[in-house]
Amino acid sequence: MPKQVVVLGATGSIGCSTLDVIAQHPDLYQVLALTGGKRLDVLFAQCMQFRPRYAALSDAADAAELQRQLQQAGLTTEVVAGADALAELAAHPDAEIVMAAIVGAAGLLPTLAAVKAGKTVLLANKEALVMSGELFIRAVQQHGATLLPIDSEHNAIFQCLPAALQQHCYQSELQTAGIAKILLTGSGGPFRQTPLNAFDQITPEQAVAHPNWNMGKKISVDSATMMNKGLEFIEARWLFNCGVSDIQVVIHPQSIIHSMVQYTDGSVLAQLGNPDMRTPIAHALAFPARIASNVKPLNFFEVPAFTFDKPDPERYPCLYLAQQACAAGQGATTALNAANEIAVEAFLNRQIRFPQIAALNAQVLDHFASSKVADLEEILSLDSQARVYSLKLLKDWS
Ligand SMILES: NC(=O)C1=CN([C@@H]2O[C@H](COP(=O)(O)OP(=O)(O)OC[C@H]3O[C@@H](n4cnc5c(N)ncnc54)[C@H](OP(=O)(O)O)[C@@H]3O)[C@@H](O)[C@H]2O)C=CC1
Ligand SMILES: CC(=O)[C@@H](O)[C@H](O)COP(=O)(O)O
Ligand SMILES: [Mn+2]
Repeated sequence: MPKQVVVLGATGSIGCSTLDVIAQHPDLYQVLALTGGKRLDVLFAQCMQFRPRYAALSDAADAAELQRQLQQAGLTTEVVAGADALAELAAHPDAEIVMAAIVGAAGLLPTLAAVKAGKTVLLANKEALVMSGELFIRAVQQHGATLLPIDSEHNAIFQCLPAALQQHCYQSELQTAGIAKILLTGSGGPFRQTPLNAFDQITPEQAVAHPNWNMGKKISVDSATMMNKGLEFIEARWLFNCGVSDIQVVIHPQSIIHSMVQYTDGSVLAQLGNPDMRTPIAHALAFPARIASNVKPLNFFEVPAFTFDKPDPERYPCLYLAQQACAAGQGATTALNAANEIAVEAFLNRQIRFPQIAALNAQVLDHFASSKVADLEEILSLDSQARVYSLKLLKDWS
């Protein structure tokens, strides 16, 4: 029997790559539900191809329109709307695998719902862990969910862990498995060699043009500031149960090595491949088996020479803010994530300049660095407060 899959964020970059892999294996996977935010036309086309039992959009009027179009096309798909509907689909009794690929804080509640229903959760939505890491991992343990990383670096690290540790990496001691360090690679983004005095003139179009990966706008801007690596640093801290001194960020502009694990005997294990998210998606969908992904095989006679570098704090202040927040605790990472979402949106809307993303993040982190959060309610409340504070700062700046 094919496994029943719910794809949260189906209309986005990860969602589309997931459906591409699923389409290659109709004998193994069947789509139970597809969810989008605003892109009705994309979701309509996906429903026509995969014929899910359920579909969801953010807005009720959009959902009604999609329902009308699907009925007219002869489909019986039930279309629902809103955040609660997403959580219900994520926890649907027939769902076996949930791909969590909504961008940003909006992904937290549906992803947590899948965890609490004990599903196999394929986690792309890194912001969920940044906002709630401790609580999220506790819920995975309490509800017997299976958590598999989709983020290319974390999937690479996972693949480089001993098989025994892969079963419960978020609660094991890395040191007892002979692991000395996690080497988290990052491309350095499109502005790795741009003169610092030209940063004020960077446009949204330039910032979303990642040198190696084709991704959604928010994560592309995060890659340009290296906040993406900062968020991934926090993500790794929770997924692999390690401290800030156990993770080292290494700039690798070619994005062929997706991350590495350094062992105490001197060995370094790496996972390599062409930069295409269908590889980690196929890995996690089929784990522990392997399935084809249609990704172009790596040809070592054609790959560019590998290079490595240390990140420069002046060029990438956001990376260091995230590391600082990670050391400070859950309140700090929740607030930083909220500030960054507001800052990136303001930059994409041309309200602020590129260096002001880091400036806003720094001010908000400074304000909320010692905030404590004990439960989900407090996390959501702090997220809201940090957004209000960020918007106030933006208003003061304009
Ligand atoms: N793209 C990549 O290669 C990688 C992405 N990730 C992570 O995966 C996640 C998704 O990234 P990516 O696919 O690039 O992002 P996209 O912007 O391409 O897609 C985001 C998805 O989330 C949906 N969405 C946005 N806001 C809401 C909301 N409020 N309620 C419900 N759905 C919403 C969008 O719907 P719609 O478009 O219809 O509005 C879309 O389906 C992010 O957390 C990112 O960090 C991690 C590693 C690699
Ligand atoms: C594909 C993926 O996992 C992204 O998170 C990617 O890593 C972004 O590239 P950077 O390394 O430039 O942040
Ligand atoms: Mn990544």
